[in-house]
Amino acid sequence: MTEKLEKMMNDSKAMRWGVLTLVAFTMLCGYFLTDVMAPLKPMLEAQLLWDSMDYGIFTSAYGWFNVFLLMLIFGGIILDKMGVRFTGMSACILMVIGCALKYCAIAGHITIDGTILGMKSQVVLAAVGYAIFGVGVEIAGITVSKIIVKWFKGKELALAMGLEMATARLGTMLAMSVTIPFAKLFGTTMPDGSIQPDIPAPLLLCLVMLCIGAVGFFIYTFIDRKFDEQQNEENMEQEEPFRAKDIFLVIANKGFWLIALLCVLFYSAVFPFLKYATDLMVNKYEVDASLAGMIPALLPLGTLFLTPFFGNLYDRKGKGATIMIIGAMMLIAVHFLFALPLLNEWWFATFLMIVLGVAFSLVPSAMWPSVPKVIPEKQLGTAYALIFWVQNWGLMGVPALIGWVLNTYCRLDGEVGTSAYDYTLPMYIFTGFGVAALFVALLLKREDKKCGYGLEEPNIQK
Ligand SMILES: NCCCC[C@H](N)C(=O)NCC(=O)O
Repeated sequence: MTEKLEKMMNDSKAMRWGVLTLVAFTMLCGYFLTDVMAPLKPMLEAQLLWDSMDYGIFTSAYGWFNVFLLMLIFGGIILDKMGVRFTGMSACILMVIGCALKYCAIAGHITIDGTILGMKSQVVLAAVGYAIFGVGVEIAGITVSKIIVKWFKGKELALAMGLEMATARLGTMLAMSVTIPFAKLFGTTMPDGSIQPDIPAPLLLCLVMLCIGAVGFFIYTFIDRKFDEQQNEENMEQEEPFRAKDIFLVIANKGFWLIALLCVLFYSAVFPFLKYATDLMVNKYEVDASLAGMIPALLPLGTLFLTPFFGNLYDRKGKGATIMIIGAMMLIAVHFLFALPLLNEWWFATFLMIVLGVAFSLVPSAMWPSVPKVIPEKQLGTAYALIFWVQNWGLMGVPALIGWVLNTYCRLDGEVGTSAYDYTLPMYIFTGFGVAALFVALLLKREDKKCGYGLEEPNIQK
């Protein structure tokens, strides 16, 4: 017994980091598809005759089912009731189905004549695929968070979460940097010698990767079963079963709401921004469309190293609430400088993107590992799901808002099918989200002092 207690599966470094590698790879594949359309925006307008509103609607579809059908909340409850194996595999299957539909719509393998509810049918079909995928990738996200808590609690929790996010962001980086070259590789050479990119090709690549990611998660389910058996054998304290009243306990917690609010405000200024960042580079900084994705790709690149770095710092030194405040301040500065009519040079945009990468490392590295300090473990699935649900309002609403603002107020030439926009107003909107996020981060620090969540304390128990 003593011998066994000393060596649980998660006591083995190789085992717990190996588990992390498997599940983080699944998330990498999910993040790749999430952002793969962003660098293609100018091509969608030129080849498929989409406009910014079409793109905004399509992008907002990510949150449709999560928000309106409460899929994320059901996902969280299913996660707490059925466990990580069933929920994670279901999420992987949803991601694959959603991606397949999106690919078929964009490639023209499935077509419906005319419009649906006044929208181009291709946009609607692709959007429905993206909405199904959105359910899958979000539920996969909460499942993976719970898996990390299961394996790393009392150990390098924030570092592990940071590394998982860093790996996932590698997917975003690939989406930004590889998409256009890949689409060109399979493109058509035009009579004037130029290459017309093949828009569906990167989506097909995502589909293949998602299938591989699902296999990775399938392998994890066997390891997870063994770990559960070992915990049962050891008579380790078992989690109490989930009860419906747990939802009320979570939403009655003020700390939970502050984290959820910070999450929606901060992420509304980052992920939706990324969807338009390539277009911003083309329109404001006059970067060539085929290279413009490289600058936003720097954002996830920076987070690769910095999220685990700040996570490790939080594990060892604490200061979680302060880290979130600094991140929100940097976010405001960057978006404000993007909005101002100064230094319209590619190098300045690159510099701002790198700083945004630092901000985007600081806040997530402290925010996600702070949730288990505010919410008990048995309610964690529900808590993460509720936070993601609140966040999805932003991930859904903000891209549509920005698409509408661009189409209505920012067109420079007044023509549909061309991409000439003034991004000043959208960038002020993103700055506004940053200001609100800072305000909430300050409230969170005050609440932490009052309630003693321990957000400023290290995670590693000595
Ligand atoms: N581009 C993927 C969006 C995933 C959103 C997810 N709800 C989330 O916030 N994950 C944590 C993160 O920082 O990526």
